[in-house]
Amino acid sequence: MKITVAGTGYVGLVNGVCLAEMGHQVVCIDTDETKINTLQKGVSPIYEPGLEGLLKKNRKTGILRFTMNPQEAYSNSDLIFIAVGTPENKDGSANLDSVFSVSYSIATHLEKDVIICTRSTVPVGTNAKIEEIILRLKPPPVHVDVVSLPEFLREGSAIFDFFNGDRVIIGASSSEAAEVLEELFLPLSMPIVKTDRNSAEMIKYASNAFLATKISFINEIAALCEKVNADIDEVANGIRMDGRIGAHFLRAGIGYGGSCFPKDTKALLKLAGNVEHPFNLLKSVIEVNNKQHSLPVTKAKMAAGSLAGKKVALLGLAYKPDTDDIRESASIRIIQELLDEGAKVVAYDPAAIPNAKRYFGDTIDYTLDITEALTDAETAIIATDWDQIRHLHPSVFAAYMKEPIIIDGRNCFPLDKMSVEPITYISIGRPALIREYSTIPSS
Ligand SMILES: NC(=O)c1ccc[n+]([C@@H]2O[C@H](COP(=O)([O-])OP(=O)(O)OC[C@H]3O[C@@H](n4cnc5c(N)ncnc54)[C@H](O)[C@@H]3O)[C@@H](O)[C@H]2O)c1
Ligand SMILES: O=c1ccn([C@@H]2O[C@H](COP(=O)(O)OP(=O)(O)O[C@H]3O[C@H](CO)[C@@H](O)[C@H](O)[C@H]3O)[C@@H](O)[C@H]2O)c(=O)[nH]1
Repeated sequence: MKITVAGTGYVGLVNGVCLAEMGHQVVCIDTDETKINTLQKGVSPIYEPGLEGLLKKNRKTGILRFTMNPQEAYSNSDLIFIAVGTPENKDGSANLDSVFSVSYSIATHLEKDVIICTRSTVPVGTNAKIEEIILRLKPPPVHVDVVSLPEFLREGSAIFDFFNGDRVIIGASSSEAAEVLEELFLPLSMPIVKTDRNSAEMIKYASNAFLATKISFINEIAALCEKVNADIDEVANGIRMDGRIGAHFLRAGIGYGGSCFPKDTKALLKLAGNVEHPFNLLKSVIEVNNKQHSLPVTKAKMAAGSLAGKKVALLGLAYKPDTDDIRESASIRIIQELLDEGAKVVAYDPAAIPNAKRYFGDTIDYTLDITEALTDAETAIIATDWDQIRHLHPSVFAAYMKEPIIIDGRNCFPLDKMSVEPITYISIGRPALIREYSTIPSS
């Protein structure tokens, strides 16, 4: 099939590359000239494992192309995937400007019948609005179907998720359009659910909100564990064995970040407010997560006293491992709070430094070498569970730091291994290992 993907961000680029890998003729369009120039050279503008290899391979054969020209992209396709951003408005609602602007552009360039699939995460009713715009502006003989096709990939494992997802949700008002998409995804052998458009749109928000709820729930249990001297790792292990609860999303830590959970939970809350439903549970999930982002600096101050003038090593900038994405990363709040305390911050991250530099400029230092970050630091804060951090030998902290205080926001190390080291080690929801240092005033 001839497929156009509008938007070459984390979702659009992964979809474009993977659809080409499946053998479809794909053209990806974006309004960002720098991105398109980079992609036309076979270089991925984002860090995503496996992406650049598939991009290079499929671009070389000509099956995958990149353009800024809407005529080239929209006039002659069988399917158009909308994968533009839906960021957060100031009031928490989803900003649909890009979705609507791409819809206008599609409508005014159509020359043949087409199915338009919305991959972007959009509030219930948005696909109906897209359809309204397109039907109003399209040339009369052209037939258009608009389908909700929510995307469930995770950054860091996006290629794997595209080919091995848990399900494909097809929200269509036409059974013919649904069948075309069912056929498209058939080779991937995933369960396919055909439903109405509103339900498909809600499935996406409900999935993200449910996962966010699990995280905030386990983080609240972790806070209780700290107060009653229990260990959240033991507790999570015990509860995840109950198949009704499920094994995943029970890792306590400094909260969820990224370009999805924070904005999608707020957009769902806003949607609930619009229909006068007070979604108090979701409101609490968001509040708990906000509190989690501030835990590392609160804990660091409790252990170290003042942080003013002290070197703090921040290990991890990305909101999760295997991505360069720092959108809504807990590390953003941590850095802001550390700077407010007058600390000197040296941040390590294997992929996200370029994005962090755009955000923080030279207000902090950056390094690709963990030991350089740790050298002579008084405090280390672990914000991302990159393998490079999790696989550090526990002795590395005492070897490089001054009177080490480690605040582990992702519970990367087993307590028994850290307890034999000459360090203070404070994690989330587990007993703190405190070592008395002569220079730190007791509070
Ligand atoms: N990032 C994820 O892991 C993920 C997963 C599932 C769903 N989603 C959803 O998918 C959507 C896209 O997310 P993302 O992270 O890929 O966003 P992104 O910000 O990385 O990329 C969006 C791209 O769209 C381009 N764009 C904007 N207006 C355009 C237009 N009129 N025509 C063509 N291109 C245009 C931008 O230049 C940008 O490159 C969002 O709705 C998001 O909630 C994201
Ligand atoms: O037990 C857990 C699991 C995750 N997280 C945090 O939650 C955030 C999100 O993690 P994850 O879901 O793995 O990453 P995303 O790439 O943001 O993917 C989510 O958001 C996407 C965008 O909507 C969806 O497509 C995916 O299905 C959904 O998992 C990260 O900050 C993680 O550190 C925890 O704190 N504890």
